[in-house]
This record gives sequence, C-alpha cells and structure tokens, in this order.
Amino acid sequence: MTTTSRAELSIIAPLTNDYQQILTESACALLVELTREFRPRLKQLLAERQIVQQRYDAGELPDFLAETANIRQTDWQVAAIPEDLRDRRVEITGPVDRKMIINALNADVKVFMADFEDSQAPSWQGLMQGQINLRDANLGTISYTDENSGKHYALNPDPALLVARVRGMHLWEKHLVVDGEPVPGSIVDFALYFLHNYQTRTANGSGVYYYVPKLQTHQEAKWWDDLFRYTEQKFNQDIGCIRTTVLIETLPAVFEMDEILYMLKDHIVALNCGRWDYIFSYIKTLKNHADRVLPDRQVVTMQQPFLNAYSRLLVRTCHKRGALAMGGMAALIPSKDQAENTKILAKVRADKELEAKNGHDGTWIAHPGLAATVNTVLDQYLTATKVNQLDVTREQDAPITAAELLEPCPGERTEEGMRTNIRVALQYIAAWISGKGCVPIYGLMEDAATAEISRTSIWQWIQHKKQLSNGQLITNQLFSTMLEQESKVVRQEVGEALWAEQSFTQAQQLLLDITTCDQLVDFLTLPAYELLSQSNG
Ligand SMILES: CC(=O)SCCNC(=O)CCNC(=O)[C@H](O)C(C)(C)COP(=O)(O)OP(=O)(O)OC[C@H]1O[C@@H](n2cnc3c(N)ncnc32)[C@H](O)[C@@H]1OP(=O)(O)O
Ligand SMILES: O=CC(=O)O
Ligand SMILES: [Mg+2]
Repeated sequence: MTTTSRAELSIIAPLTNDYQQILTESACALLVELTREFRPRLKQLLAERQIVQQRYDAGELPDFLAETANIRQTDWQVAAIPEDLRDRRVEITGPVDRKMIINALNADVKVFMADFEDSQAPSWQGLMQGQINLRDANLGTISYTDENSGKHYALNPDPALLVARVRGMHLWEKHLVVDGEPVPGSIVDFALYFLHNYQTRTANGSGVYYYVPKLQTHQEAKWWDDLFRYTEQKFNQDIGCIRTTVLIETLPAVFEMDEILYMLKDHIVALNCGRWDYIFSYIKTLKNHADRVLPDRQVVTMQQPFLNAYSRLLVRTCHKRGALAMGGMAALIPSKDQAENTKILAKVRADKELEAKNGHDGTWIAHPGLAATVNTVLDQYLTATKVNQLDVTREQDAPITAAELLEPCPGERTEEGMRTNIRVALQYIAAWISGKGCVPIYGLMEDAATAEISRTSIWQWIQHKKQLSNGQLITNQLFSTMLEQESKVVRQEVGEALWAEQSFTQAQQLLLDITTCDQLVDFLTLPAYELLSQSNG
C-alpha cells in the first residue's frame, strides 16, 4: 500500500489526482490539528462508555442524572433555528453515492441527509468520492451519466437542503494516521465536509449542516460543541455557522436529551429518533438483563410502549427548548408489485401518522418512491405557514418515567424470526465488506443499524438460554446449524456469482464469530472494517 505524508498526516491509501482535491495540504493540516486537539478526549469518552456499561452489566438500569437536574428544571432555549432549517417535514436519506445524491436532492422532500454513517460502508474510495460528490452538490455542478443505461443525471432547480451525517465517535479511519494512531472517522468526515463547503454554503446565505449519530452522553455532546466552536473560530465564522441535529439513538442518551441540547445550544437545531440504533442500543445496554430480552425484530415497532414513550419524550423535550423533534425511518421500501406496494404504503402511512400525532416536526424516508405518501401525511399537520409543530408541548402528558422507557417488550421469538435474522445479517455483512452500506433485503432497507438488531438479538437469546416458540432451546449449536442451512438458502437466492464476488464465506465466518462469542462485540462494523479494508479499502 502506498503511503504519502502531508502536513504530518500519513495517508496509507492511494492518493489519486481526484482525491488530492480533497486531501489538500490545508485539509491534511486541519486533520492533524483537530486530531491532536480532540482525539485524546474522544478516547477518554469512549473509555467512559465502557465503565458505565459495566454498571449496567452488573444490574443497574439507566436513569435520569441527579447531578444535572438543574439543567432539566431551569428555563433556557436553544439558539433560534435558521430559516432554511425550519421546515423539515420530509427528509430523504442515503449514502454519498453520486447518482443517489442527485436523485435525493431532486426528490420531493425538504432535506437530504447525505450519509457517511449507517448506510455507508467506509471504504477509502467511498469516502473520498463521497466528499467530492458533496462538494459538487453544494456547488450545484454535480452530474452523472450511467455507463450502462446512458441516463444522465443533473440537479433540478430548487433541490432539497443538504445535511451531512458523519461517522460515529467509535469508528477510526485507519488510512489516515497522526502521531502513529488513526484519525477518528468522525473528525475526518466533519472536517473535510466543513473545509470544502463552508465558503459555498455561507455565500448562499446558509450554514454548514450536520447530523451527529450514536451519542451516549452530554459530555460527548460537549465534545462536539467544542469541535464546532474551535472550527468556526479557526475559519473566522460566526458561532452558529455550523448547525447540527443529534440522533437520539442510544438508550443512555434518551436520559440526557435536555443535557445534550444544553451542551450544544448554540449549534443544535433538532433531535431525531434514530429508532433502529435505539433498539440495537436497548439490546446492547441491557444485554445482561434477563427480563428485558427483546422478541422477534418484526414485533418491535414504534407502537410498543417503550418506543412510543421515547418518541413522546423526545418531542416534549425538544419543543420545550425551541428545537425540532424529527421522527425516524420506516424501513419499508416500495415494491414493483402493485398490490404489495399498496400494502407497503399503508404501513408507511400508519407509521408516519403515529409520529406526526406524537408531535414530530418531520420524518425520514429511505426511498424517493415514498415521498408523495409521506408528504400527504405531514401536510395534514403542517401548512405553508405553519411549518413545524413547535406548538405541541405535550405538557399535558404525565411525566414520562425511566420505567416507561425501559419497559420490557412482549412478543415471541420464533424459528422464522431467527432464520430471517440470520439471512438478513449474513447478506448485510457480505454487502458491507464489499463496500455497500445499504441494501434492499426482503422488501426492507437494511443498513448498519437494522443489521445490528438482527445479530445482537440472536446473541442475547443464546446468552439468556431463551426458547423459540416451538420449544427449541436457543444455543450456539442451534445457531451454527441454522447458519449453515440459511447460508445455503441465501446462496441459492443470490446466485453463485454474487456469492463469490461479495465474500459471503468471510461474512458467514464473521457472523458465526460475533454471535457465538461470550462478550458482545460492540459494533459489527468494527470487525467488519478489517475485512472491508482488505477487500475494498
Ligand atoms: C437506520 C438508518 O440509519 S436509516 C438511514 C440510512 N439508510 C438509508 O439512507 C437508506 C437509503 N436507501 C437506499 O440506500 C436505497 O433505497 C436501497 C438500497 C434501500 C434500495 O435501493 P435500490 O435497490 O436502488 O432501489 P430501487 O431500485 O427501487 O431505486 C429506484 C431509483 O430510486 C433511487 N433511490 C432509491 N433510494 C434512494 C435514496 N435513498 N436516495 C436517492 N435515490 C434513491 C435509485 O437510485 C434508483 O434511481 P434510478 O431509477 O435513477 O436508477
Ligand atoms: O440512524 C437511524 C437509526 O434508526 O439508527
Ligand atoms: Mg442510526
């Protein structure tokens, strides 16, 4: 592998002419500076996650913090929401693929969240090309021609507003090394996107807008706030030029929403219910709690009381502080079969109705084919002048308690549920290590968050010696047998060519390892990144 050194940054990856437009001397210098300034504290924050987790593993349950009660009880507001971020009724999300960026910006939505996270496998070329694509999108010059179909893609007038989601704090960018250690992926995505776009965006009267994922604590929110402030000051920008939406998608974070808003109050505009990672985090945080083992993934919907409480508390907390409360992703995607599609749209409509009724100001879709349906739902609650539901305070609700947020979720663990989990996790891991972070599987959008639910569910069922509804005890042995069987099914479904091309054998081994080990692997993307780097880095 070639190594290039620029401004004390070692780049252990190919640096093509195109990538040199992104990793300029000043970009490299910025990465070195931000890494030296912010990596030590990031490492400390990650270590603190482990310490707190040990308490949950020993039987403690997450709760609201006594030491920050004054933040929850006093009156304060976040900074005023910029004009172009006030109406976010429908947001489309998708990886930073060139064609998809154009399609997303042209969709009938208010916002496009360009994703370096759950839907993006962080291959070197994917990341570098993603930054190029977003720079061109902000400049308005992005275009693309499909080599096979000859179809040309370019931006329509009045595209959606662009917001970039950066990688979580736990991911490292091993191709970029400072002082002998990798640069945090979150710093790479944040800094490169800022550097290459702040002038274009501020010249257009906007700001540099982000989504921040997988936060666990208000101390982590403070880390982000400091990073934003430091960068704004370095580039002589006003405080608030950077604005962020924070995903509340870990169980610890739901107990610190006021505190997270408070720490970021000059930069934050909204919180978002990242429901899929939240379910994953519920499993992970409470992994030793025998009374809170989740059932089949299919029954863990937003109608479940513990998830509905999370949505309502997020709305109430945000609106009290003047921030927007974004809903989450219905993982359904359109079908080409008309009858099937009607059913899918009805399910998506019901899901979005529930969120809008709870008071959410907007929501996510995974596919442009859902925009019309979801716009219709949100338009029942919003108009051209009433562009959000900040007036819905939910003050009439009884206090939403820790017990409600942690309430066990009833439901069966079925053989079909377990087999589906296996097939989904296997196909997703195979796609991810081949460089594709989001794929359609059995009619659903699957990304890193949804796949985590599939694989951690089985891990937890094994650990707690749960039974399937047919009476079978769930053991490592049962899982291994089913994995063998379901791998054959998948091999038939995807065909020999894709099976070989996407390294399914490696994916199968990884799934076996992370499901049968005694210690839960924190994120499947951590071991998968080793395989991605080998094949696609
Ligand atoms: C838990 C979370 O974090 S949710 C957020 C992260 N997840 C996401 O962002 C999901 C994004 N969605 C996707 O990646 C895709 O919709 C998939 C992979 C699920 C399905 O993609 P495909 O198989 O290509 O869908 P399909 O064939 O129906 O696409 C039809 C057209 O819509 C486009 N399209 C589909 N989804 C999107 C999207 N999210 N953004 C922009 N365009 C899209 C396709 O590019 C294609 O365009 P074309 O006709 O010009 O070729
Ligand atoms: O990022 C979104 C989620 O649901 O996870
Ligand atoms: Mg997520």
